[in-house]
Amino acid sequence: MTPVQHLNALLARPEPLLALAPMQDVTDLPFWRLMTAYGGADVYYTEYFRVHADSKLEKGIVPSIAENPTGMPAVAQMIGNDIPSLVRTAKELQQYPIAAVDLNLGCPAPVVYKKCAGGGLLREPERIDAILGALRDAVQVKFTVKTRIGFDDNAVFDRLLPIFAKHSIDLLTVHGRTVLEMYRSDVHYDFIARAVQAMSCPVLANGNVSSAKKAEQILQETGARGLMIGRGAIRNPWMFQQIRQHQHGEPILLPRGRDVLAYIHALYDAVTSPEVPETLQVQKMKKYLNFLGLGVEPSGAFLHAMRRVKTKAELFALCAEHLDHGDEMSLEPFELDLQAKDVLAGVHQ
Ligand SMILES: Cc1cc2nc3c(=O)[nH]c(=O)nc-3n(C[C@H](O)[C@H](O)[C@H](O)COP(=O)(O)O)c2cc1C
Repeated sequence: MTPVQHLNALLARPEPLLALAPMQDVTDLPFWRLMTAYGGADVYYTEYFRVHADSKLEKGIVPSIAENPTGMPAVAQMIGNDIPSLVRTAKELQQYPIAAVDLNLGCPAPVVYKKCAGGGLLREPERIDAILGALRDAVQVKFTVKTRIGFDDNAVFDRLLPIFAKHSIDLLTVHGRTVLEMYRSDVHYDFIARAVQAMSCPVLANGNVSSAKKAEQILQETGARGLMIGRGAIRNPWMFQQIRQHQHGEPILLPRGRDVLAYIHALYDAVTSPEVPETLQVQKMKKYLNFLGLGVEPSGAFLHAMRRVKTKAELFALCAEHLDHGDEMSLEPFELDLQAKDVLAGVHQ
């Protein structure tokens, strides 16, 4: 079975399709492998490949599509606006066993959108029209788009949907926020529902899928064919499995504090390498723990202390202090008092 056939088979089932979101510097091959061990997504999106006139496929991301260890279809995401370069890159990506090439129309990092790529393109629907037309011709595997609902104003969404439909994209993921809403506003699920109505292709709902219960609510509210999950999967790698259990009416697996502690150890082993200095290994773990910490305890004490640890020993002593217990983990993240620019809000370069 080819990756495209595999994705088609997954879409032919009655169950919602569960995708692991692309997250730069997070969802690399070792992270994919770890997610798979915890039950795993149905489909895995790469971090974005940056595309411009001189770009080459980024060496750090290629292993995800060359060696995809998940046993499930991989989707390779691109970000850029230069049509010849996007076409060239789409062809290069299709040398690998991927199910789809995806175009990013949502990245809110100013360094990206100021160059009119990612979310910046949502200010120029005509340019999106031209890009999609060229890519549709160049992509023989599935061609998919991941979009937000506008740049500063969601009124543009009604202009975007006919453009997506015109180019017969094979799947659309909608993160139900504008670019300027970044990561912390409410998610406009009603806009995702509008996309479901307007598009003949499957639509995945994205944004704040925080638990199996919330997943069910979002599916009902939007009518989406599936869900894309990002930060929630870092915090709770069991979530894909829990959603499947909930959908089947089975009891949900309830991890305990010690299971979360074991996950943090497994994450450390997966995403750090012994040849890298320990301070950098700890730095890297903090990136994940910023998200994971939202599920550890409600006062913010774990996050505060975590940001100050320097060594591996300090890090794991802190984790053990909070998690070496048999109580069930909270299924929803705690509401912590965060700054708009806090890294937990998902700010990335
Ligand atoms: C650290 C981080 C990196 C991200 N990198 C990407 C990316 O490379 N491509 C992309 O389309 N979205 C990226 N996103 C956005 C996510 O894919 C997703 O749309 C967003 O986090 C909302 O989903 P969630 O609430 O389930 O996290 C990133 C988000 C975060 C937090």
